[in-house]
Order: sequence, then structure tokens, then C-alpha cells
Amino acid sequence: MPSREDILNARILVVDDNADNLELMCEILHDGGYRDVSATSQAEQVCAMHRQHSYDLILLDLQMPGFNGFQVMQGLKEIEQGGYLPVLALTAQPSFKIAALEAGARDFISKPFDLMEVYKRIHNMLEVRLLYRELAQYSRQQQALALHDPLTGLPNRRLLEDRIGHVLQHATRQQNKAAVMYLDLDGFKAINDTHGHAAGDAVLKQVAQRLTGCSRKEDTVARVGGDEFVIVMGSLNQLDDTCEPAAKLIEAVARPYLVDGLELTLSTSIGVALFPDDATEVNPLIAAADGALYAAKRSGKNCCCTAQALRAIEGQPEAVSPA
Ligand SMILES: Nc1nc2c(ncn2[C@@H]2O[C@H](COP(=O)(O)OP(=O)(O)OP(=O)(O)O)[C@@H](O)[C@H]2O)c(=O)[nH]1
Repeated sequence: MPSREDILNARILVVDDNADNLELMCEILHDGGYRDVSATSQAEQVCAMHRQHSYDLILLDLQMPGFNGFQVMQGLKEIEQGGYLPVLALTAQPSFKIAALEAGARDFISKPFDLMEVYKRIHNMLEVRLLYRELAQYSRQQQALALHDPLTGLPNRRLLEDRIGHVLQHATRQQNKAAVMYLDLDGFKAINDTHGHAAGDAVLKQVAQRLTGCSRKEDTVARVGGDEFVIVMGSLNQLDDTCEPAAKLIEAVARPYLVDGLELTLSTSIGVALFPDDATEVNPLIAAADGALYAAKRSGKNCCCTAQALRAIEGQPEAVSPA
């Protein structure tokens, strides 16, 4: 639940065309301990102000000449995508109360003001609004956790598959190619065994940073297993376009790691599969890259092997004919 301090620090906007009413409501709010109170008599500016300041509560007079409170609420609905309008309607017209609730206001205050009622309704509305915000933030955090690896912060397998799906759709539309690079560190177990799991974790985090550092902004770098990473690259013309990035990745992983004053070294093997040449669907493409990776491991590690080269070695026919 939001604390009393949170509620008193909430951002409040008072909207009324009558300067005396505006002053009175601001005074009431300040006397009630509210610290962040703004006011405007320009109803047509409310939406722009809300876009900029994202108010927790808008005390909105309904009857204003020109642009009235109902029109303001209409505009606010376009900003508040979640559909929760933080509007407390102010009205002297009993018949407007239901209309205001129907238009999206959460509650209303009748004029002339009854002070105790004003304080209670403002407090209750802010409590709900701040709770709603907390829940929305919690839900965003949960979603991020479900799609990212907690150790490195990189996308996990679930998000990776989704990203590959988008890259393949884009490559199909653009009639170009995309690559999946599957990396597995060489000799990582020895770092854990010799220096401990925490040192292994520190190395994994540095590896993640290096892989991200030598990839393009639009590429996805994901951690898909203990010491396994996948990089997805779109907008390629040919398999050769993956050679330089793969060499860069191998070189970046091979640089020494400083962990607790120790210099640790390891290398990586890489398997590369190309869309649409090696596979046209997400999981077969990952599997083709994984197959090439194990060929790289078998051929001595610290190198890159492509699914195409693997097929040539094994004398297999083309996996999938290019579209
Ligand atoms: N520190 C740490 N170790 C992990 C984590 N997840 C998996 N591992 C370890 O990573 C190691 C991965 O095993 P392997 O890939 O067989 O080890 P490797 O020495 O790299 O083997 P090669 O790939 O054949 O060179 C295992 O010892 C796992 O226990 C993690 O989150 N942190």
C-alpha cells in the first residue's frame, strides 16, 4: 500500500476557470499537507500538461466555458492507455455527477465543498491511483524477469525465440538473410572448478558485456544456458557477412578476464546457421547453429563452423533450398 508520505507527495493538478475556486482548492490541498499542487484555468492545456507531468490526480471542474470537463476527459482517455483516468470531478450540478462517472471520472466532489468530504475523497483516490501505479510497475518488472537471464540481464531463450521470429519475418519481407550464431565457452568448467562458482559468474557477466559490446545495436545477444549464448543478426546478404563478426566475437572472448585480482582466460566456439539457407523456422535454425557449434568443438574449439560447411563435410544434401 502507498505510504502517507507517498500520498502527500503525489502530483496534483487543479483545473477550474474560476480564479477564486482555483485558489480555494489549492489552499485546501496545501492545508491538507499536499506538496506538489499545480493549477490551471486553461482547460485546453490539461492534456498537454498531463502528458508532460503524468499527474496522480486531476481535480477537474466540469462546467467551463469553451472547453469543458467532459472534453478534457475525452482527451485524457487517449493518454491513459490503461483506461484509468485520475480524475476527480468538481461540480455544482447534481445531474452532472453520474454523467461525469460515465465519462471516466473516478469520483466527484460537490460544490460548495464539504471539507471533510474533499479530504477523504482525495485521499482515497490517490491511494487507489498510487496502488495502481505500483501494480503496473511490478507487472513490468515481472515481465522483464520472465524474459531475461537474472545473472547477465541478457534476453533468455524465450525472448530470443520471439526476437528471431521477428528477424526472420523482416528478412523474408526484405528478401535478405539472417544468421543465428550459437556460442559455447571452451573450458569454462575449469574456471568454476579452480576458482569457484562466483568467479565463474563474474566471467559470465563480462562475457555478456563483451558480446553485447561487439554486436550491432539491432542484434540480439541472449544467454540460453550455463555458458551458452546466441546472437541473432539480421539484414545480411550472404554467409560471408558473418565471418568478420564471428572473428570479432572469438577475439573478444579470448581477451583476459580480471576477477578478484586474477587474470583468467578462456575461449569460445561458434556455430553459424543462415536463414533461409539452413532452415526457415526459428527452432530448426537454432538447432542447425547448435549442430555447427558441436562441429567447431570437435575440430579443436576456439573456432567457428557454419552449418553449410558441416553439410559439405558430412556430404549431406542442402537442408533447405533457398527461397
Ligand atoms: N558460475 C556458473 N557456472 C555455471 C552456470 N550455469 C552453468 N554453469 C557451469 O558451466 C559449466 C558448463 O559446462 P561445459 O560447457 O561442459 O564446460 P566447458 O568446460 O566449457 O566444456 P567445453 O564446452 O567442452 O569446453 C558447468 O560446469 C556448469 O556447472 C552459472 O550460472 N554460473
